[in-house]
Amino acid sequence: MSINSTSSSQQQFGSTQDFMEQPLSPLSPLSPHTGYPTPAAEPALHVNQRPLLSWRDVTYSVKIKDKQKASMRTLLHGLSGEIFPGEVIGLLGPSGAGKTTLLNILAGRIEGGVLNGKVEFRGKKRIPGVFKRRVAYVEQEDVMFPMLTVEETIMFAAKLRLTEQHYTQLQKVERVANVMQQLRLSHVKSSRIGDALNRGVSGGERKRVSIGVGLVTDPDMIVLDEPTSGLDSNSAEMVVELVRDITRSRGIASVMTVHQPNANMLACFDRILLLSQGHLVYFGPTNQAIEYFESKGFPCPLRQNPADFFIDIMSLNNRSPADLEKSKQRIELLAHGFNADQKGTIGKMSMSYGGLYEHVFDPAKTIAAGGIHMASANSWPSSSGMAGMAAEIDEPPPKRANWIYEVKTLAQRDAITTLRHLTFLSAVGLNSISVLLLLGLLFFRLGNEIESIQNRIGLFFALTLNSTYGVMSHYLYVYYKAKDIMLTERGSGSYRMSTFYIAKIIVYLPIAVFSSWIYFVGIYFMAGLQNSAAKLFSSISLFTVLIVVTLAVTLMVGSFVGTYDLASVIAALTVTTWVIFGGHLANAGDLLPVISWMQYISPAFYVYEGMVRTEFSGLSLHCKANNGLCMARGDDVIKLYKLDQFTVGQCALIGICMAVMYNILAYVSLRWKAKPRYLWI
Ligand SMILES: Nc1ncnc2c1ncn2[C@@H]1O[C@H](COP(=O)(O)OP(=O)(O)OP(=O)(O)O)[C@@H](O)[C@H]1O
Repeated sequence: MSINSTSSSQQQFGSTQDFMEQPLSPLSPLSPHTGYPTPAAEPALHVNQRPLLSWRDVTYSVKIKDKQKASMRTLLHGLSGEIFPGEVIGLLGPSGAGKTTLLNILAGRIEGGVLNGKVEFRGKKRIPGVFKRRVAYVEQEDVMFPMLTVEETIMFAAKLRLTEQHYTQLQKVERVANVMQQLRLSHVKSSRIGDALNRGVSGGERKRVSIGVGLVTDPDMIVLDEPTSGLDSNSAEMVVELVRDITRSRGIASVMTVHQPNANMLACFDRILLLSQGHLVYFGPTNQAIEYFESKGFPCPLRQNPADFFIDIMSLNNRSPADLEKSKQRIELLAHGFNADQKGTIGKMSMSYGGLYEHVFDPAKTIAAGGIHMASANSWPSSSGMAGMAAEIDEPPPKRANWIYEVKTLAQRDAITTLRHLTFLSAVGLNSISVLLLLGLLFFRLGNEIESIQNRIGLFFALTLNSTYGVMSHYLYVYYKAKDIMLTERGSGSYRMSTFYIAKIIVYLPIAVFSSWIYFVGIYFMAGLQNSAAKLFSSISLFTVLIVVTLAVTLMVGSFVGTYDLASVIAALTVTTWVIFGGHLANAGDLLPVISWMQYISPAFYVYEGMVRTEFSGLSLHCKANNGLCMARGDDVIKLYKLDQFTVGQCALIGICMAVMYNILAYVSLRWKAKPRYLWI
């Protein structure tokens, strides 16, 4: 690209001249209308193909509260259009024009508000279960596990979304390799994704991995929200060009919103859809847009980046009331002008796009032109038939992966991400060692003197308190991280909610239990509690029940509460309440009836009572001479503290029942809160 302009904006984004000077590929003839090159290679169109996606009179409004008055604000005003297989659509407009809103409606990802109009997929009303698995949605934020490598990230997406009935493991491996090759990621396949704290792949590579995750399922359409945001101009160009090439080579369609595309990026779009204030200002071939606006009395200065020019004339000018009024009138004129033209020339161009490119789809030609070298069509087993062509047949919703296989895959992914999470593992390990040393030394060799009663009780209280706080604080954080990714993946129907939840239990529970056992057993012997295998077993079982219930409550809070910040406050409050009513701070039998019921919903109460009973039953205490308060039998201590309401077995059983109940509540909350509530028209 030659940069002729001296202005920084032109240097960064290219100019009209650059746009006109795009190198011609064998499939880039000059447009008969403008003399400009047809952007890049011609799209792989089937002449009389019906649109992949079409929308008519789409209007979207949301409720807004202005001071005390609630009113409806219309964000999109009766938009219509369609997308054909093989074409790349760029959605452009000033900030707040409604680009993301339209993109979400087309992708079936809009929530809330009032949506009217009609959207059809292959000429029929969209079936959510089918549609969301046919469309890859690449969000602006790359939500992925930072601990996984590039290859693992795409491989897990393949494992979860390609059923084992239709794809062998080898086919999945081949497909992942193909996607990495297409997206030029093979050289970083073993690098971790990374995040703000852990260095990983570059921003451009991360974005390409996000695209790869969507592509691996062989979708009919890719929808990308700001795929270039935060990227330098080279990486941004590469992303857009790769999407164009893949769109061509596979005969799928792609739609993307891009902020300030430069001339090269603009030339990658077969058509552009220009939005301003929720109105359609232009939807037609990219290389005719300049001419179109010129015909409306808005010529593009020769050395200005066309995209900047389009956005300039569609933006409100707030510099003065007069400028604002003028810009409003201009936008109105453009919107009305385009509406009128839709019935005329531009409308025909837009609505019968296939007619502009009178050639028959030729995979060999397209692959060569796109610069993509897939191994062969056969190495890309497609649910939609031949590689590179969107399916024309109606298919039932794709079958899901086998439930057990899904649990296994998710648990495997969770295990890898958790075990590679060094901060989390260090926190868990440090907690175990510090509790072991602190409590072990504080309650070292308790002996059987009368003072040891208070120490024993204090030890059980400290153990209960520490283990519950520890589990809640550690697992709430990792659960939220995993939930964020699940919410993204669920949008495309990647897996079931039940398998997500069970996988978490499979991975978190052993880590929580084993790390707690380390300090519990150590403290048991350091404190010199009753030296009996049966008592050790009983105490450790009760303690394990507490860990299991705490984890269940953690997941319940994590599932129900939307944000981590609020959840951590609620979790801390829950543990504090448990401990207050745990039987140690207030004598269990002496509470006011109005609040005494609280102890019965506290799992800490049962575990504490069970552990006290286990330790004190059969314990002989040494009374000092002349001590009138002597209790020689541990069983008397149990009675004194009124911790004899339930047997040890009953305490354990109630704890287990609570664990089951809280897990059920956690799962129900997760289903309810994480269920996508998208509007479909
Ligand atoms: N749920 C909502 N409630 C109220 N207003 C909304 C809602 N969603 C979007 N808007 C408003 O609608 C307008 C269009 O939003 P949208 O995000 O689609 O714009 P955009 O063109 O993508 O902007 P940007 O380029 O800045 O991302 C904005 O003014 C936005 O504030």
